[in-house]
Amino acid sequence: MRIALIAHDELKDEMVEFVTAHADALGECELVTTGTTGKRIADETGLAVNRQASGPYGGDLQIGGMIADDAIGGVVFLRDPLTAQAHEPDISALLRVCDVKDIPLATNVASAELLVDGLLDER
Ligand SMILES: O=C(CO)COP(=O)(O)O
Repeated sequence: MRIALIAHDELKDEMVEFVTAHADALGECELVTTGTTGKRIADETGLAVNRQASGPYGGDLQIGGMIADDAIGGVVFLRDPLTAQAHEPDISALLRVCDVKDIPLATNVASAELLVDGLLDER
């Protein structure tokens, strides 16, 4: 299973904590990330990641393209709801294509826990 992991700057610590807590399960998946999120995950958890561009430089769109190609099974996108992002249109496109393709999408840690549990149950 290929899982996308993305976090805005204010949520990157939470993402690293989340991945660390689920390292066994996520380690069996192929992890696709945006640039800076992936660097943090790789450096701090030791898990291998397939890093795309940084979000503001097209990484969200690259992952959105993979979703359109049916190449991603689930997305954890820890969005910062309190900070405006210059690349908001890219973020909206990524969220939209998840809905278009009916791909599980978690935008906070509580739902990310359910997503990982649910996807693991299916395996
Ligand atoms: O901006 C992002 C998602 O919209 C995340 O990008 P980075 O992981 O490169 O910080």
